[in-house]
Amino acid sequence: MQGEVVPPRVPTPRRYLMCPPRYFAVDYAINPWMDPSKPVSADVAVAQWTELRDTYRRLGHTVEEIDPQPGLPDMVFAANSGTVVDGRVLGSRFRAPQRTAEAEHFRRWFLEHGYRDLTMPEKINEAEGDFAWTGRVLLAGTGFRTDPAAHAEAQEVLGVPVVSLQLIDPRYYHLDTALFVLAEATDTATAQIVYYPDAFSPGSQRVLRRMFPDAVLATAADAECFGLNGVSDGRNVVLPVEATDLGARLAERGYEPVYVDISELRKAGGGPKCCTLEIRK
Ligand SMILES: CN(C)C(=N)NCCC[C@H](N)C(=O)O
Repeated sequence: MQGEVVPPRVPTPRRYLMCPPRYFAVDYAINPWMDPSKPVSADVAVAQWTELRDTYRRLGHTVEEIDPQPGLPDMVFAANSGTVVDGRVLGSRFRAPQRTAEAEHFRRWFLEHGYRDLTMPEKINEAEGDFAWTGRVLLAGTGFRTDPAAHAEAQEVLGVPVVSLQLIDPRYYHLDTALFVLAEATDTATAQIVYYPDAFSPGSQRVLRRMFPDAVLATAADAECFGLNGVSDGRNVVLPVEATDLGARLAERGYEPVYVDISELRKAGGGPKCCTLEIRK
């Protein structure tokens, strides 16, 4: 970016739904980051999660909370429980039986909060874990969790164009471990994204290059510390504290990195974005 004019980045206020990790544990392993033989602390997880929530509030965003449920240790990863675009909600259906019951708690939360346009999916769909809204199209990951048929279902239910992307590395089992949107735009060409190319099949890499020629390309080191699990409001980019290299490169492009320690939640395979379901209206 040297010598180039960096455009001013404009934050927009967001509304997030989060779930405190009061019952956090790693009792089972459904992704390569989880090791039930290693100790985890729900207290540390709650402290880190609280810092994340308060960071969003400090940045001027609204955070709603859903009550956690005993026996659902992964419920903290709220992003896997719904996709909301223009007030229309597509619920989730989990691949792992250990997480199945989470979907109903979130369905009820949406109904109790006035979201009448709500559809529960027939196909396996781990929501914003595999869906990323660019402002015009929904980028949709598959390969490990979300069924490819869920992409067509999301297009039909949400009424937005869906672009399928194939994930190929089991460590990056959800799209939100390999890509996030820095700045949305109603025109695809001007939306800004960052992604880790090696997490995608060759064909999907070509799709991403074609759609987002100015994307920030992340390195293996950025991906390994869950740097691609960031949350951007168009200017402020919340990242894991280890992702300083990526943060520095985003700063060169006019973004403001905001670091949080999410190390305890990473033991279950999650980062800032996984804890954060965005409610778009
Ligand atoms: C960033 N990612 C991957 C998420 N969107 N969610 C984290 C889910 C973690 C949970 N143990 C699981 O394996 O489902």
